[in-house]
This record gives sequence, C-alpha cells and structure tokens, in this order.
Amino acid sequence: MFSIFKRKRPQEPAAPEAAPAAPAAAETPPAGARVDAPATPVADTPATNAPATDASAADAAPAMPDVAGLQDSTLAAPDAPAGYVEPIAEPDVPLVPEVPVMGALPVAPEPEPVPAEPAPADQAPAAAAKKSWLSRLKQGLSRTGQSIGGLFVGVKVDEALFEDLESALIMADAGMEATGRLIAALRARVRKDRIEDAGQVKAALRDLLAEHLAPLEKSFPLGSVQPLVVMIAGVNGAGKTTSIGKLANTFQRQGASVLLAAGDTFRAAAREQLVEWGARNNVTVIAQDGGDPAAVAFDAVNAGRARQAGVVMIDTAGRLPTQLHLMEELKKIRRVIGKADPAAPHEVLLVIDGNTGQNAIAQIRAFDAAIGLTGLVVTKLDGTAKGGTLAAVAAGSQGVRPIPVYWIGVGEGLDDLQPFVAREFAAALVA
Ligand SMILES: Nc1nc2c(ncn2[C@@H]2O[C@H](COP(=O)(O)OP(=O)(O)OP(=O)(O)O)[C@@H](O)[C@H]2O)c(=O)[nH]1
Repeated sequence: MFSIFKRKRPQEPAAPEAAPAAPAAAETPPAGARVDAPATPVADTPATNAPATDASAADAAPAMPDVAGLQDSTLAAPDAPAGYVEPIAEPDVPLVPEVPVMGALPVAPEPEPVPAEPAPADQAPAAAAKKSWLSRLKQGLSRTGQSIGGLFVGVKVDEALFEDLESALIMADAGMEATGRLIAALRARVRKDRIEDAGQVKAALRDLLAEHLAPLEKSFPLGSVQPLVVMIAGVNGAGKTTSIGKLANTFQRQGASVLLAAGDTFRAAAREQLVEWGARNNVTVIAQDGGDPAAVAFDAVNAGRARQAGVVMIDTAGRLPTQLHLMEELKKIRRVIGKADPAAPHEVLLVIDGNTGQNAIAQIRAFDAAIGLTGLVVTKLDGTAKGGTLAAVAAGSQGVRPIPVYWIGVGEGLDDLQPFVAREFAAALVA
C-alpha cells in the first residue's frame, strides 16, 4: 500500500534515496522554517525541464524536492508576506510525462480494486445505510421541509395555497427566479391535470422541483483521465478538507489510487488534518510547512503522474471572495497546475456550506469567475440548511452558472458525502 509522508521523522536519515543533485536534502532546515528561492532545481529531473536560470519557472516548480524536502519543508517559499503571493510569469516548462520526478518516493502498489456492485449479501446493509443518510438529509432540511410540506395539510387548493407556497420557497433560499418558475409550472400542472387534492399538489411540486434540479445532477468523471487532477476551493470552514478525506475514501473503494496535496499552507491544522487522514487511510499526502501552495500543487500533479495515481486532489486554504489577493493566489495555483499538466485541473470544485443561504450564490459567482468551476460540493445539509439554494443555482439566479452538484454532505462520518440525486433532494425538501 502507499507509504505516508509524515512530516517529522527525525530518527530517519534526511533523504536516504535522495537524488545526488539535490543539495536541499542535505541542507534541510528545521521543520517549519521558511526557505527562500529554490537553491537548485533538481538537475537530473527531466520532468520539469525548468531552466535553472528561469526564475519564474523556478517559482512555479521549486526544484521537485525529494521526499525529505517535501516532508521537512524544503520546498521553496517565496519570500513574501504571509497570505500574499507574487504573481508569476507563466513558466515555459516543456513536460515529459511519466518520469519519476519524485524519484525518492517509494512506489506503492495499486490498492485492491473493490467490486463496484456489492455482493447480494451486502445489499441489505447498503440499503439501510442509504435510508439512514436520506433520513438525515430529510431531517436536516426539515425546517424548510416542514414549512413547505406542512402547507398542504388540511387545506384547499386555492390561491392562498399558491401564495403561501411562494413565500415558503423564498424563505427556503430558492430565490425569486426559481420560485417564480416553480409556482408558474405548478399552477399550469394543477390546471392541466385538474388537481383538487392538496396532497397531489404536493406530489406535483416534488416532481417539478426534481425536474428543475435535474440539470445539476452529474456523475463525477472518475477514471476519465489518469490522473484526474481535482482542485478544491471554498471559504473558511466550508468543509473542504473533510470532504477531501471522504472523497479519497470513496475513490479508493471504487478502485482508484489517490494522492492528496495539502495546499492549505497557511493553516497548520488543515495540513495536519490531511496528513493524519492520509496516514490512517494509506493515502500519500504531499505537504510542506508554510510556503507556496502553488508549488505543493505542482509537485502533487507531477508525483501523481509519476506514480500513475488515479486521482490527485489538491486542497486549498479557505478564503473569502472579498480577499482579492487570496483570490489572485487561487488563480495562480490553477495556472501552475496547468504547467505540470496542460489539461489540468480537470475538475475545479467549490465546497459550499449548506447553511450559507443566498450568499452561496455570490460565492459561486466569485469563485467561478476566478478559477472556472466545474462542480459543487454542498456540505452540512444535516444541520440548519434550508436547501433551497440549489434551486436558485439551477435557475441561474443572479447570473450564476448552473454548475453541477457532484456531492452533498449530510454528516461528519466517512460515508456522509453522497452523490447529489435531484429526485432524492426534492423529496427531502418537500417532505
Ligand atoms: N455536520 C456536518 N459537519 C460537516 C460536514 N462537512 C464538514 N463538516 C464539519 O465542518 C467543519 C469544518 O470542516 P473542514 O473540512 O475543516 O473545513 P475547511 O473548509 O477545510 O476549513 P478551512 O481549512 O478552515 O477553510 C469540521 O468540523 C467538519 O467536521 C457535513 O456534511 N455535516
């Protein structure tokens, strides 16, 4: 199985298998120390081909350090104030794929593929697990669910019902566009089908909501390329690192080998969280103390290619869209990933806290403008989330693109990140 990079292993030699041309390994500073510009790009590392004199390339590709370098923070950190990263010129880095750029990395065997379909004997527990997370989703959305679903109890199908429904959808953060569309479609359905029973109106609303949300449903393209490079962003505390851990577990169970990059170089706890998670689950984590998150991402993509990983997931530090310098940094990370693999990142995910309400729309717009999102992960729908925000996204509310929702989070457990299924979500929202 995979070996894990623990950041501090003082009892071990600094770089037992380090490439001879990597003086950084010999001069490894104490963990946590910042290191200025990369001393020497690893000369015999053809994958980067970064000319030593090309400062910008060195910035993007800080010397492909050896294992010790990665674990003990010898990756180059630009000498800039914390939180600010100099924009870099685009390095002209011809790439040679499949070269063991992380020559000192022990190459781990692929994990045992797990059959996609559970054996018949496993089907009962699987069904029970599904029921349990669906009920958690229902429970989580129950504030909204009760206020929407509760409207249909003991009432006539009349104008007052439509008005109450309209208010309830707006209160649930569905936004004006989605609410307007849904109510208009519901009125038309009630007229066309001559529905007179409130319970049937409720069922019709559930159907219409499912149809409305369906364009957001998309399965994640695991296995479409190797490695599939996934960049993950979001505001502070949205659930990025936790979701990466859960996804890594899911992907492993689907037979894909996973490599993680601890690109949150600002918050030590986030890095520790990911490294620890990797250690528990036999997943390699590329990490360094402090420094340039773009460099970590660059190394991770190269390591992923060298190791023929199925997925490389790159965590990034939480940031608000209003922190413009941090949004610039995010753009840089995306650009530098593209230096390691011009087709990458293949997926750019935004993790959103489901409790965020309408502000989620502003977040999606800002992150999409900065890094071009390909998918959303909506967490904490087991909490006080009102859930209507996804209807607003599907409606393109306030100019947002209807970006697919790959997963929804319904708890803190490993199995609590589930693929988004429009019909299930609609049923939970209009329970
Ligand atoms: N109830 C619940 N809690 C969740 C869910 N997803 C994440 N969390 C919790 O949310 C908290 C923040 O999660 P993190 O993964 O650390 O968030 P982050 O976005 O990486 O945080 P920063 O690195 O600070 O930006 C943790 O306590 C998680 O356990 C979920 O779906 N449901």
